[in-house]
Amino acid sequence: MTFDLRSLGWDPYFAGAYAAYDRRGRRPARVLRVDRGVCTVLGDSGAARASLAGSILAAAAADPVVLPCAGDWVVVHTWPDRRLTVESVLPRRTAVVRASAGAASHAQVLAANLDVAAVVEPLDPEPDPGRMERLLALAYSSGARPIVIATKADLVPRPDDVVAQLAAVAPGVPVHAVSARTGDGVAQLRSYLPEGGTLGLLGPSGAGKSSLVNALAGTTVLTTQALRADGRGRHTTTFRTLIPLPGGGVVIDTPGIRAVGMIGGDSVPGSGLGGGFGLDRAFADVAALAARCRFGDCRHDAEPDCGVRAAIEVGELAPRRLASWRKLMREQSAESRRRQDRLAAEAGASWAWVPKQERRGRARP
Ligand SMILES: Nc1nc2c(ncn2[C@@H]2O[C@H](COP(=O)(O)OP(=O)(O)OP(=O)(O)O)[C@@H](O)[C@H]2O)c(=O)[nH]1
Ligand SMILES: [Zn+2]
Repeated sequence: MTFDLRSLGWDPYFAGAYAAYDRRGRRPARVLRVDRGVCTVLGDSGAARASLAGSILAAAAADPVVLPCAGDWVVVHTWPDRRLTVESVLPRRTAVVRASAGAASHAQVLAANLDVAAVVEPLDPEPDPGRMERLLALAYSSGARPIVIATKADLVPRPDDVVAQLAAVAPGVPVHAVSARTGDGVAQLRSYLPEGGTLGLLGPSGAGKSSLVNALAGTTVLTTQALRADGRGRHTTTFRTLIPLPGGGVVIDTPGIRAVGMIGGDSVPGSGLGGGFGLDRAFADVAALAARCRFGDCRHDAEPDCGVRAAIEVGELAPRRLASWRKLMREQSAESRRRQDRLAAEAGASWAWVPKQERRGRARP
């Protein structure tokens, strides 16, 4: 089977980046999934498995963000014995990056090169606004266009009412109610999947992401599993997976996101996108009200003439919006501090390798 790379999202942006790597034995391909360091990639001659080149592994030791993930465009090297290695990851246009768990404060890429980042929230059991706000900030900071997909619409009597409530925690973001079971609303999502377009699904485990992918594909490409009554053993989609759809466009299903740490700094290096950018966009209502505050750096706490608190008093803004914004801001600043500490510690550690005589006269980084 041969694939037209353009139907997978290949375009002049990636072709331009690839030109620097274009040599004998090299081909571009898109990463479908990554399994314990082995990538399944799809190129113009079909799908294949490729291991990671030593240069990528070495770079990943310092910063795991450089590891390929689903959606990445990579340079694949075919060796004379026909083995394949992923040699380079082409610059990402967008990336969903979360702070990984643990004290080291490294970031982790969940999916790359999305055009649309969908926050997937089930209508049943009740949607969780706090989770949606967090995922929306993540979606915005990826650089992709955010939307909300409210799943399992068949399980609630008046999905439109709930959608209206969800719209309040997602200002300016389209909210679509869908049912994978009945197919309602699925056709409308196709407008986000033009030829070569990439739609990523971000949501908790059990939100119905795999079912939605199957509904979009019109066939069963992912296995879904009924939730166990005790709520355990529900992690079915273990690896982030990119699925090319028959009608053009690709979907990336990420595994159920249990904890998404906010990151500070840039999520797509050099892009200016990042945690702060995402929070400002996801809380555009708070940001707009903040323009009325007397102080530019108002924390909407005890400052006089605070536009945000005034809006809450007259019922213009729900108090929980300010509380959510505060919580995510705090988390993001804490992460930024941890990251700064880590970078400082790493700079100190690498300094130790520089011979003494060379250190003299060199400014510390
Ligand atoms: N009634 C109804 N049930 C649905 C719908 N979509 C999914 N489900 C059910 O919800 C459960 C979870 O669906 P999945 O598609 O596996 O959820 P997921 O988000 O992929 O979950 P992970 O793979 O754990 O990330 C399954 O029992 C599905 O049958 C829907 O539209 N209506
Ligand atoms: Zn204020």
